Amino acid sequence: MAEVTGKAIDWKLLGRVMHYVKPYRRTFVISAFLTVLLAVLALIQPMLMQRAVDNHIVVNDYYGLVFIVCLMIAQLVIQTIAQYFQTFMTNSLGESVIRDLRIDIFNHITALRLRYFDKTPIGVLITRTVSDLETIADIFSEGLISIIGDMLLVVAIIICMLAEDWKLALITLIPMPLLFASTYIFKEAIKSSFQDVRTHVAQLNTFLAEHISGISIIQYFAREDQEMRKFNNVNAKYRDANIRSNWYYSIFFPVVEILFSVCIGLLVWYGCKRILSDEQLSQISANPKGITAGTVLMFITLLNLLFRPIRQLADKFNTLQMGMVGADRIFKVLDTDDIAPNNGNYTTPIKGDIQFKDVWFAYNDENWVLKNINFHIKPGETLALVGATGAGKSSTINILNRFYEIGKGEITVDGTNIDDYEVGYLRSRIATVIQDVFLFSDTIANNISLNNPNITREQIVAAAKDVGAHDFIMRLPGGYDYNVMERGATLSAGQAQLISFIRAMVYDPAILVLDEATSSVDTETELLIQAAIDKLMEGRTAIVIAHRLSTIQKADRIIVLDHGEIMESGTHQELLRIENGYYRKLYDLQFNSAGISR
Ligand SMILES: Nc1ncnc2c1ncn2[C@@H]1O[C@H](COP(=O)(O)OP(=O)(O)OP(=O)(O)O)[C@@H](O)[C@H]1O
Repeated sequence: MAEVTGKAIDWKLLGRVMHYVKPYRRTFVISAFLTVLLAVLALIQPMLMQRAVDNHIVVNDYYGLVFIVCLMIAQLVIQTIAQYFQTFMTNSLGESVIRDLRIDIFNHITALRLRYFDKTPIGVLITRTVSDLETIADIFSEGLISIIGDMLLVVAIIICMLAEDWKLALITLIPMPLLFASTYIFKEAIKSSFQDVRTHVAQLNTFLAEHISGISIIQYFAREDQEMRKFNNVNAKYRDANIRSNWYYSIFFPVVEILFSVCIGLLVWYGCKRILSDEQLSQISANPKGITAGTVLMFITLLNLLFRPIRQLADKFNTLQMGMVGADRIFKVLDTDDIAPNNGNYTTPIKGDIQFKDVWFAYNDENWVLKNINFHIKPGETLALVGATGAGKSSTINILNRFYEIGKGEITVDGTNIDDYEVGYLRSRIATVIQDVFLFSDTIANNISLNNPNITREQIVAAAKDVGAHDFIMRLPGGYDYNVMERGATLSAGQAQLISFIRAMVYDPAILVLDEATSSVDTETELLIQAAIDKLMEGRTAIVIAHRLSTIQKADRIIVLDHGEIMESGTHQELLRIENGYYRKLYDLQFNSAGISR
């Protein structure tokens, strides 16, 4: 997790963020200009006030006063318009930058290898792409540009005060070092509490993402109360982190108010004292220059103007710093180079000859999950993988798809090492149907084509007819335009399976990889699924993680895996003949008890 660095601004990181500003250079420059303009405009009001009092009110010059009031109104109008454009532009700049960053991060996440997701909770990635990105938008809307504007304003006010009357300015500003010190202490204190808040947001997101995805498990096992208690705990930590940061605010703001009052007190005391003594002096020496009521009024307005940004400066620095933390986290994801290497460029038509030569594979280090795997399937043949849970069946299909790299050996398709194929092309020729069908909250048609514009509605319907699912789809309200809602919750498991078969069919792959579902469905759907599987496998090389006896019996070859090793290999009849063989035992356990004849 990214740490808040000691530095107020990490320039290198800021440079990377600014890289995203490049396309919006004009907006940035105009925003910066408007910020400076606003600082200058803010100074005009107190000056006009001074002129109004000293030059017109005191001498009863009504028309002069009206003129100043008109100037004040004009200044206010210009300031309001400038403020509108500045707010609008800085916000839209921030939003445009994070939109681009979000595109980059989504693009990058979708290219990452599956093993990255094995280690990274989904909630963390959601936090990166949503709330961490928002903090970057704040760099522009509330951070960088407005800090520059505020600082400019503070410096300009102090210069203005000193130029008007340096003695009055110095006395009025006596509490300033104290103010800067307390601002610094506040900024430091709130920095760590902000980081806590971000950490707990990520935890809350992770918890919610997992629990909403797994809601059915919670309800099946009636774990609502226990999970609620866990949620309360995560929620309370988030609340505590927020309360801690609010607590610092509740101390800081009264301190600033006290210091402001002290400044005003000093100003009134010393200013009025000087007005009186300057009046006496001017009576003696006819000295026209001295402190006037207008000067004191101007100083009061300037002090108000000075304290407003200072009150917010610590906050804005933190906003900037949190934006930096967000940027750091996001760039860490963007810098993750756990992307499947795509060195190969072969896109030659694939017939479907698959060979595993002495293949060894481990997810981590040398904890071999597959050991010395050898097999050869000719185009059009079907290989059934059987074995106990954890034997390595899914891993075999994962490495064929190049989701993970093998440790030793070689996998070839049509005699060419799979690494030499362009990875997207290779995967487009291998249709993989997994047990847990994932459906997006979209129409049936889009779930089948996966929004591939090259797949026409006619092709979708033809594929659906092929696998025998057309009738059931047509019975749904809206047919192919029926919205399946999130994760296909509105379809039965069998129907979702059929959709996934059409998805595979429509891509017309050379190789079919199928993890047969174990969930039982009604007899009618079961028959539909069996027919669909037969249709899918027709004329294609197929590797099936087989659970159905019918599929196993039809396979040209069965490989029995155990603890990542091939224990037996042959046809159904050949394997059954091996006395005390693994397959024989598996068969007796899984199928024969149901009284099915060999
Ligand atoms: N992403 C992963 N990271 C680390 N280890 C994994 C991962 N996926 C699977 N494994 C491990 O690899 C081994 C083989 O798992 P695999 O999923 O290939 O088995 P399987 O035969 O398909 O089992 P099942 O029939 O239960 O799906 C298991 O010991 C499992 O714990």
